Amino acid sequence: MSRAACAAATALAFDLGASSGRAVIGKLEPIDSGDDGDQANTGAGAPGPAVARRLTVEEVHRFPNDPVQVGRHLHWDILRLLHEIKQGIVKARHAGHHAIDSLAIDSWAVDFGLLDASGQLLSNPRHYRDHQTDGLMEEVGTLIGREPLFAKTGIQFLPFNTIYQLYALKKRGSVQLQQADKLLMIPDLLRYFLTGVMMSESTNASTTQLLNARTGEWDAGLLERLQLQASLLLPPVPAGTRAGALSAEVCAELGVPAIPVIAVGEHDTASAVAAVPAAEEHFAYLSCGTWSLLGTEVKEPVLSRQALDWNFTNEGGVNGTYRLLRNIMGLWLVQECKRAWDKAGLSLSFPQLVELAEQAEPFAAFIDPDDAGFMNPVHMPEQIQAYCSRTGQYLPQSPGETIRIVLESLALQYRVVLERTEQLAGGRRFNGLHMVGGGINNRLLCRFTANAIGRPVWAGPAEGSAIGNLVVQYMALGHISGMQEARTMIRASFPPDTYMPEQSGEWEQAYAVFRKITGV
Ligand SMILES: C[C@H](O)[C@H](O)[C@@H](O)C(=O)CO
Repeated sequence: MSRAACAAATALAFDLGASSGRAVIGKLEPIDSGDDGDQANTGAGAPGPAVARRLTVEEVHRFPNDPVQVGRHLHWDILRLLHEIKQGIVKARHAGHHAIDSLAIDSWAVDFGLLDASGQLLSNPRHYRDHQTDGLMEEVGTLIGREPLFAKTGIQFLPFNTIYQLYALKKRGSVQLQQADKLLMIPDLLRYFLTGVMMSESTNASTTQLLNARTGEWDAGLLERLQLQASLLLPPVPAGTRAGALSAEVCAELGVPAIPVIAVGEHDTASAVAAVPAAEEHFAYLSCGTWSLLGTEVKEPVLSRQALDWNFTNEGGVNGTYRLLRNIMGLWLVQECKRAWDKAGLSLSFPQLVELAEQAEPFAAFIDPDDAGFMNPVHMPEQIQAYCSRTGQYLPQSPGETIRIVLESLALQYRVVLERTEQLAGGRRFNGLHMVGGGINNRLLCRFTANAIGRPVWAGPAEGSAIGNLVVQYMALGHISGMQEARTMIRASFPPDTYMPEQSGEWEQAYAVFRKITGV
């Protein structure tokens, strides 16, 4: 398709996070001649070539994604999410976007729905923080061996990976698993509800820990070892595959035309990494939200003993790349503190919490953000106190003290993971760190991160996953030629904020104490 033909290409992105979802309209439009379109200097290399178009985004719908506890188990409210997606389509049109060229969905990873042979969903998908997988990662590790499992899949050991969820179902003789004909990951499932077409998208499929990292196919040996039917899983398709259009039923219900649907980088982190506005070929990123995902893009998976020992992952990326990264507990720690305080009647907004943290004493204590106890504790502030008590440190008393300890510890953990990423990526040194995602609205965290790593942080765009989702749609529609053009266009459209490091001496000392306490 020629550039003239895409005068204003309109796409709709649904980005579902663990606590909220959003519908974002993207418009890819020509920019005035004379404007070179790439004024943003990330400090990370020479500016890219002039771009002829600019992307603008507009959030047309935002909705909560509240997990639902039923008895002892935690679920996603999948039909509510479908309803909200439909609302998003209707609202986009009410906002004046009548000609939508395509739409796509991305979400968190690892969770799935099971469908019977007639295509009916058999039960509500479980939430990855449900306790059904407690202890099973170790059991599967013994059954298969951690080394062979990592050698095959290249995926990090997280207790909630799809493989352990399936093992849990198998172990308890789940009737649903016995009846299941197909497994669809969350965005695949929602896309199927909209289109009637079943497809398995590869970036998200990689997070199951069942995909072979070298072949990009489901690992038949692993499935057999776990006695899982290979026919449950559909052959993975690359991000950017056209995946049908809204079904006749959905069009009739919503009163909309058959909008084409694309399977983008459906793992939200894959979409976020696609939106990193890097000018340099090799770069480090931090996708910052409920989770912090820090790493780099590589062309081949890194399957070394060191990568296994440091629990790095090689998740599938857009355009056949791999996301060499590590999950860090992220702003979940802050979200859960807030939830505990809200419940106790102490309602403080996120900006208020950050302000209190800014006023609190620096470096009062440190936590290992990735301590297993923080995965899903009953009361996060008490869990943080318990960690500090166990490690002989000061016990934070107030919200401000607690949040300061969390943010400083996250920033220091970013340094650990950044330096390890550099070693795993062949000993290269990154000039700075690109931060994307909603977490960059926490300016204190961006500042602390620049201080902790002793290098610049380039923050933006905050809507990383939605923007990555949009650009892959534009690539599928033929409006953007590839990732280089996409990143140049994103950089021009959403110039990042730069945070320079300061107070380096204090942070160096803090890093030494942090490492001692956390045993890094
Ligand atoms: C389960 C988590 O959602 C996943 O590991 C992480 O990569 C993610 O999707 C962050 O949004």
